[in-house]
Amino acid sequence: MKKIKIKVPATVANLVCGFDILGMAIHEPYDEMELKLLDTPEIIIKHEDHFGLPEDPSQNVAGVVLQNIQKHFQLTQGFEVTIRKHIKPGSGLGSSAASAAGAAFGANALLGNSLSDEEMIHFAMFGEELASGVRHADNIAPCIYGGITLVKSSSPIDIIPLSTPDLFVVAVHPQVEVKTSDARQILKKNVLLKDAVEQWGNIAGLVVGILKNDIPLIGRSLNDVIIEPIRSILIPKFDEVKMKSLEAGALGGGISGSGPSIFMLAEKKETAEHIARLMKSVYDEIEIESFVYVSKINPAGIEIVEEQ
Ligand SMILES: Nc1ncnc2c1ncn2[C@@H]1O[C@H](COP(=O)(O)OP(=O)(O)OP(=O)(O)O)[C@@H](O)[C@H]1O
Ligand SMILES: N[C@@H](CCO)C(=O)O
Repeated sequence: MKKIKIKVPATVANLVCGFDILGMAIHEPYDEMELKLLDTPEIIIKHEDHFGLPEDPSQNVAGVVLQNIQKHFQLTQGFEVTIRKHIKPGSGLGSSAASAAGAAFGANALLGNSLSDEEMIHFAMFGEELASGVRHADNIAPCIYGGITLVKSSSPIDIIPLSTPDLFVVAVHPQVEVKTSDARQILKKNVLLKDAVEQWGNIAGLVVGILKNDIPLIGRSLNDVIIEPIRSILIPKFDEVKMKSLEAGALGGGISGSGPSIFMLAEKKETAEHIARLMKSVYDEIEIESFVYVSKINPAGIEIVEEQ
């Protein structure tokens, strides 16, 4: 095979209480990527979108992933990657992870599928390191595995795929940029033991709720006493969006990844669509443009569209 076209989904990292360890893939939005194997060793990055992302491979997350694969396997071949990005960079919807995971997945397919899922995650994390300064796998893992994943450990890589509850996901992306690197820098380095105990209870409750498909347990576990109180100040109208969504019947939700997107889970489509309208109206009132996605959890992750 010389060429592959893939659809790479957006992801919601943290799932409120599981900072750096929980994440889920969603159906909308998604990036389109095409990777070609070259006979010569260059790595060429092309963007068919308007985000102005770097095309220098060492500055693009897809590029650094491919450089690391090339170096590790001492390849004489190179790659050409064309990215049509729909997941806005800095949105908190896993834009950098999509390019990183897509590059690892595409290269693996072009090289005969010799990498394990863990190896793809290993290489994709070089992209996250470029974007945020940290090798975290909570966006990459659900992109590659699909559904909801638990990063039991990122060194050594130990990923536990959980199940996929039949829930709607509503995400609003207000057009303010929050870089993951900045949103990490403001976090406290130490936490109080009483807060850690509460957070452990929420994470355990959420994982059990997902595995047992216990929807009320999922809802009452979606609480974050450590990260959200600090990061939410970076997101205009966060408290109002959350309060109105919960009043409208959301199971729960919070900051998507490092923000500024906010996500909510809902059992019914009508509830999800109502929450979407409420979210948009909050930002319309203060004249901040926003995009709203009503989606579902994506059990498949990256999808192959065409291979030659
Ligand atoms: N191919 C790429 N796709 C997206 N971002 C890229 C890419 N290459 C380099 N970047 C850089 O990565 C940064 C965006 O990553 P960041 O992690 O901040 O946002 P995000 O992926 O939307 O957020 P989150 O990880 O919270 O979901 C920007 O500085 C952008 O220039
Ligand atoms: N877990 C990461 C996800 C964002 O990429 C964070 O919250 O910083």
